[in-house]
Amino acid sequence: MANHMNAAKHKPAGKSLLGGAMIIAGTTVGAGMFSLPVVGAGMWFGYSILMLLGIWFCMLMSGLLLLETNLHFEPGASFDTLSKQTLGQFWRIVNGVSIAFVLYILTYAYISGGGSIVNHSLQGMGIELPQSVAGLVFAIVLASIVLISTKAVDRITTIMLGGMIITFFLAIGNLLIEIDVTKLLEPDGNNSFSPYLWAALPFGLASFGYHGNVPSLVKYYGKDSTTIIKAIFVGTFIALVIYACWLVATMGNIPRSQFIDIIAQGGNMGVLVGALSEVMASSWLNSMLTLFANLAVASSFLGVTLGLFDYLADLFGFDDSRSGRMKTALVTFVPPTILGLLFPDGFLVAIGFAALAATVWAVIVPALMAYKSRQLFPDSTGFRVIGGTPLIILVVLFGIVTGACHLLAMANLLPQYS
Ligand SMILES: N[C@@H](Cc1ccccc1)C(=O)O
Repeated sequence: MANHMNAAKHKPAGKSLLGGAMIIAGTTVGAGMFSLPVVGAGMWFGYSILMLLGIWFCMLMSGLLLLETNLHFEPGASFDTLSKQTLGQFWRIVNGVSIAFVLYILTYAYISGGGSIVNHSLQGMGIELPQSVAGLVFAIVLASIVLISTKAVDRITTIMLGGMIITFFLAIGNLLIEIDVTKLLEPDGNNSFSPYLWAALPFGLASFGYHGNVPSLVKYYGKDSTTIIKAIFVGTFIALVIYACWLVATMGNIPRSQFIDIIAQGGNMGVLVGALSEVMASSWLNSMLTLFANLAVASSFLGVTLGLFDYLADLFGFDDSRSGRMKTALVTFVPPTILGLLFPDGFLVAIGFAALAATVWAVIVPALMAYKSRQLFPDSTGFRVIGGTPLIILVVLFGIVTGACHLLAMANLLPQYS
């Protein structure tokens, strides 16, 4: 949702902390959230919460390390400038490729998840469509908004964010009241829990990704480090609380053994929301939950594709005229939409791959850049993340271990709950 801030170049007076925190929370909370209960079913609630806490800390630190580097440069300096100036051409390219990859694969994940949830919603109204067609409808409607203008995206995402907050608390509030503590704390199913943690790590990492917005926050607030630190802290903390509530609501209502069935059906958003719908008492609250899921994935789609749209326009040199925007829209939306038509159920796989690429640009590169910038600007009195080099090493290790877990899980070398 970096679009909220495109215009501001200098430090404007009176920019509220809340605005920045909402931008971070809005980007962070997205489709990744819907993968958490499914990939966390094996280790269940206790370990899932522990994992979220650990990942939240590491992702907060990597965002702050990125901020530390960013503050050595003029507001408006992008990821590209930062990586080139601190780490050189090689890392600049690795970084650029991994960002583009994450944006593309997330767009596909959102089309897959969006198709699944739109389909679930339509079924509720008695309309049957193949899921790939539902994904196509979802992509076309939202892509047209991006095609119209940045301003249209900005307005619509703001409305969606409001809608998400209201529907989340209505639907989840009710699910939270109805939870069954035995389901949560004494789950059924097999007796093995902790081994399933490893395969879930990449999904946790993807769920806490927001790092593309750090340079935008610097552009928005100027070099006001205190406010930016607070915005990142508060924004990611809101996501942590939302995820914790979401895990209580799902795992407190759906028995662990039933997740085997959800996973067997592909673990896509519509299947999970469908399972939750079955336990909800009122059909009105059920609609709220479905509406929330639609809004969550649609707003992430808009935020991510706008970033991809601007990135590709810049890369290919397409201008802002009608035909220029049309060309940009084609390269932005056609490849992921075709993928969505061919593989409508690749949601979980796509989130996993997004995580793999995100370990590079959202975790490892920010840590390396901070390490390098401390050497380049040894006398700087500006903001420095606590923990010195050991913290940097911790963040890099977190990135490497999570990336390795994704690869091992793909090769079927990690225990996965099924
Ligand atoms: N956190 C986002 C995904 C994301 C990853 C990396 C960067 C930006 C966004 C989600 O859950 O959908």
